[in-house]
Amino acid sequence: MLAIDVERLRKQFRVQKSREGLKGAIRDLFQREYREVTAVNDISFQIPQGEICGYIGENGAGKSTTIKMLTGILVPTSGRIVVNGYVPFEDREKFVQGIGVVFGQRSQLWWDLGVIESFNLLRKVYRVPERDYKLRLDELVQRLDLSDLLNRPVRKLSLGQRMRCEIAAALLHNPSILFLDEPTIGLDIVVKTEIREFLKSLNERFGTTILLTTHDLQDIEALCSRVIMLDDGKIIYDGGLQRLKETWGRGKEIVFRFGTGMPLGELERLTEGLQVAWTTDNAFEARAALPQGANVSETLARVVGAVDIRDIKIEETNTDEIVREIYKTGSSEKTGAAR
Ligand SMILES: Nc1ncnc2c1ncn2[C@@H]1O[C@H](COP(=O)(O)OP(=O)(O)OP(=O)(O)O)[C@@H](O)[C@H]1O
Repeated sequence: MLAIDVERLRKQFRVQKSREGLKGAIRDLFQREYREVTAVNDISFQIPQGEICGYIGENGAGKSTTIKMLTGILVPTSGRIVVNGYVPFEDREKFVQGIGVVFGQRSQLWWDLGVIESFNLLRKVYRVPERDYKLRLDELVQRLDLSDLLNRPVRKLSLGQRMRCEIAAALLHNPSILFLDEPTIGLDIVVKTEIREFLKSLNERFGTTILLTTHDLQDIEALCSRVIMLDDGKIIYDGGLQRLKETWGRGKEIVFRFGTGMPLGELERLTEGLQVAWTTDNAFEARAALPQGANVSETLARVVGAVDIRDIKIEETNTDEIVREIYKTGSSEKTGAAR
């Protein structure tokens, strides 16, 4: 069964226009003008159970709006959504039993209560049987290292501590799908890594389907086998991370440091026929840019065989650069990468 099935999903918002100047403001008082904003523009995708999928895009691309529709908070303007076999905004009560949601910027815990009291309340909201709850809580406390936090009020937790509690809270009722909106935002690298590892093991052990939005491409690298990229309400890429890199990555760059000065012309001659583009700032350092599929080892062999080398570094294009590259190239080439 599919965990998420979305077909031509659309969400438009009606926003008030403001006219300019005093005259405009007065006219606005009597007759408002509206315009339509299309936040999500007829998107379709399917996510099978057990997949971890990254949902990425620039600010305002429509990620949060999609998540809100998938979790039943917003009603779509048109299109079809089925999540876990339910239409989210119609079958709310049954539907929420099967999903967990974490919004990085908003808390589902009660600010002044102790963490454990919040958890107990959530148990009641989700009607989790006492025995299941105990087992699950013990496991989450252990895996997310929460034992010292349980009796503290939520408002006294650090962001990282709170996020670990939020994730536990979202999983107390054992949902089969977890939605995460910016789960690592503002966290330090240690906590980020812990959270990534936890999510990965959750997916491996229970087959939990995970859809996460993030601006942190390390999250994607660490977790996602699939990426859906949104731009201006439309899907511009849907596929594997590897293919994303192959299609849009600019290949590799090898940085050489030389023991004796090397003129650019000499380097170019050495690597003739190998599609290598050389750049250099000074005679003792040069960068060789190789497109995808170029022969890295042959390039290395030719240079190392002929030149006195002090240091070599191979740099691969990272996902951040790839995403920027896609935005830059615009829509004309986007169809080539879309599924
Ligand atoms: N309630 C609303 N009323 C009017 N416009 C809205 C509303 N919610 C979102 N929008 C608009 O819809 C578009 C998509 O917003 P959305 O929050 O889904 O983007 P996002 O990809 O989640 O961005 P971010 O990364 O900044 O969170 C934006 O142009 C936004 O201004």
